[in-house]
Amino acid sequence: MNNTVIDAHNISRVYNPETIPVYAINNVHLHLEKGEFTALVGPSGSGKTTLLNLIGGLDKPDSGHIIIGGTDITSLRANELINFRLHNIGFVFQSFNLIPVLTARENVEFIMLLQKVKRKERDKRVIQLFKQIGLEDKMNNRPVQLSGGQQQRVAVARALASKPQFVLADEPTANLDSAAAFNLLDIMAKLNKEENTTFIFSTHDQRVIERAKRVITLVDGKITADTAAVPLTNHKLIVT
Ligand SMILES: Nc1ncnc2c1ncn2[C@@H]1O[C@H](COP(=O)(O)OP(=O)(O)OP(=O)(O)O)[C@@H](O)[C@H]1O
Repeated sequence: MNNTVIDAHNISRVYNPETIPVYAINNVHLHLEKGEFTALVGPSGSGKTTLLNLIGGLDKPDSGHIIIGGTDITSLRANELINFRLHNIGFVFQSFNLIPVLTARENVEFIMLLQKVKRKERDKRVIQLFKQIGLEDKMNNRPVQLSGGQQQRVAVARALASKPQFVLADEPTANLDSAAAFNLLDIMAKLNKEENTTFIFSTHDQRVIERAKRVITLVDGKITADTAAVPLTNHKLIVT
């Protein structure tokens, strides 16, 4: 069985090619399999967000190909890409990005409405997801009535609602205190272990790196290390 989720070949993204070119991503190869729990690390400006935006289909590379579950997303037209993202990729952002006028439940359900999932199936999935994030009692709260950590857990549920091939998280714990960060990581790790959900997250956060199974290091737009995660006691071995 082919377990490849992401296969990116020779991808580059150059900003300002006409003036002062910035090689944000410089000829990168990346292969990710189903069930990975992978951290993308590197100094500020090393290209982490750019790489996540490329593999999430939010931006296009200037060269190279990105194959997701057998589809070359670099060859899709804009409207095809929107549809592809909707069905295949879940996103979690640093600043949660929940829709403020919707309840937590509606935020999670919204993506299934776009996918035209039938009501019975939506109800079942929403309840299952809120159980998994431990917030069944807060489903009808609006984002403003939730803590940052609770909002980020709802964002994880929303990312999973569409049953994506993988979830991309850009600095998911950056705005969380330690307790909320650990709680979020526990939930993500549990989803990874029990449901084989594939996660790739960019981070500067040692607490997150510590929980990853694989750590990919970017420096100046290039992958300089790609290793199994190192436990905290040896964390000086990780290049960040
Ligand atoms: N829209 C843009 N126009 C021009 N340059 C950009 C643009 N977006 C990013 N860059 C440059 O591309 C490089 C990579 O940026 P990117 O945001 O991907 O890094 P990062 O590793 O995510 O950084 P951080 O950890 O600070 O979030 C940087 O040099 C940045 O200044």
